[in-house]
Amino acid sequence: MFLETKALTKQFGGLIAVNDVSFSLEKGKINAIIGPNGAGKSTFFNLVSGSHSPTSGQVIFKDQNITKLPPNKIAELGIARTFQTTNLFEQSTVLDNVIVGHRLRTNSTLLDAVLRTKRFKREESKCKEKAIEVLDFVGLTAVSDQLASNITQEEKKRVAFALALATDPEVVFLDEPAAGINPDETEGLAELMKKMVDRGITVCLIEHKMQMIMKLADKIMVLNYGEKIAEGTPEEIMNNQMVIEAYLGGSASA
Ligand SMILES: Nc1ncnc2c1ncn2[C@@H]1O[C@H](COP(=O)(O)OP(=O)(O)OP(=O)(O)O)[C@@H](O)[C@H]1O
Repeated sequence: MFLETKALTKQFGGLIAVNDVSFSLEKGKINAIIGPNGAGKSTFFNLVSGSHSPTSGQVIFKDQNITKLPPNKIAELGIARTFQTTNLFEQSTVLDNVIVGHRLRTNSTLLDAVLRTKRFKREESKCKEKAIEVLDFVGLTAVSDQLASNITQEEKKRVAFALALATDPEVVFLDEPAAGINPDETEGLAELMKKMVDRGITVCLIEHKMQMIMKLADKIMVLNYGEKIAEGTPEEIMNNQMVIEAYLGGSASA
């Protein structure tokens, strides 16, 4: 099994945000998590990426129990994530923002940096190479020397992808990657996700844009009040009565 959760549960006081969710990602595919507001989607991401530790249950990645690992260890194993909003260093260039992303993979210490040791210089140039490579991959070479404050919203979304890719992940969790951008730009990001999958990266995204998900995803999990109410192909999900009721409150059509 590639990445799976077993009976994952997160309680905040009296509220069960994620309730007994067992789910496995399809390796090398686009997986999606959908559900009404407050259904527990972001919390589920936070549990898998180590930002929150679960109340109970497990996260297993390639037969290793990663449930109690801190976020940096989880990232080192090859699990990357983006957030609903990406805070960039606005007064740094796009390239410098992404170089910082790759530092996670290097071994230099602060002393190496202060003394500018050979190891530091070697790793610094590796970080730069990686940043250039991922910016090319996400289509941002032309703006790599611009200040982050000067790029468009859609370009910022692509920087978020680049930051995740700079850590050489096997799987990326994307939290609402297409929020706040127009349909053409959304289409462009969908293409980018397909390109990631073509490179062998497994994708898992949270998204409210239903048309995009139904076209893009190979497998969908639906959460409602923290519980998994359905999983399957887009077609199975679209025809699932519980899903229709969760979204429409039982009425006939959207
Ligand atoms: N740190 C926290 N402390 C207390 N309650 C929280 C915390 N994080 C999330 N919750 C609650 O857990 C529930 C699930 O929230 P979550 O953000 O995971 O939902 P979501 O499906 O991602 O929602 P949205 O689509 O609106 O982003 C909500 O009721 C939310 O208020």
